Amino acid sequence: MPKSDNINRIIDHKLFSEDDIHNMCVRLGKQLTQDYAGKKPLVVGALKGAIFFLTDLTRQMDVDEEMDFLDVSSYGNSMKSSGTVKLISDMATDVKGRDVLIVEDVVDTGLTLKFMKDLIGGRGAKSVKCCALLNKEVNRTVDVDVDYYGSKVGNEFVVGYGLDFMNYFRNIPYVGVLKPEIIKEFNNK
Ligand SMILES: O=P(O)(O)OC[C@H]1O[C@H](OP(=O)(O)OP(=O)(O)O)[C@H](O)[C@@H]1O
Ligand code: HPA
Ligand SMILES: [Mg+2]
Repeated sequence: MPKSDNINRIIDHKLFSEDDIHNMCVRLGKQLTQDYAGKKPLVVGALKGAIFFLTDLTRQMDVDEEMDFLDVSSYGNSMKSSGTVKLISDMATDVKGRDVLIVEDVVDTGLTLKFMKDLIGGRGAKSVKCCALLNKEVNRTVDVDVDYYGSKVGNEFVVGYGLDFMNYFRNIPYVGVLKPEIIKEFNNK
């Protein structure tokens, strides 16, 4: 865990504490346990942002699940979506006939989720749903359902708990907003 004086240098304010996140995982885990009862879902984590949420969420799900990962990227080192989603690395599992649950850290414009839902749906999955920690609905540019989410979030760039800025700060244990001077500092490097 990063030292708190280092986090204080970086984070302007906390949006969701470790307890808030834990409570979201418990609530969502219960709901998913009910909704996937008797099924053997394939949980697909969207690398890299979803790693922490996926590990906490799945441990709250009492279902026989399988796990795989898609590495997709559309932001690179920017705070704005490039508008195109790149498939960096595909998953190995055959999704044909499977109930697939995509796990995401945040759905923002919706482009990444739509890309993954279309890809998996096009390969013949029986169902494709998404559970995201955060739903930045106000910024949506495409029509895509976020079937389950921990919380809505406003139009601000968030970091921590898997969410990055220029690939940094994923290991901050909670979700917060960066100080503007840190953004400037990193952009000038
Ligand atoms: O709804 P959207 O506007 O598409 O944005 C959401 C996506 O963007 C981020 O991923 P990013 O491309 O930064 O890759 P990463 O997960 O490896 O950080 C985030 O983790 C989501 O996957
Ligand atoms: O707010 C965000 N933070 C980090 N990564 C993101 N990708 C889309 N939106 C965000
Ligand atoms: Mg991502």
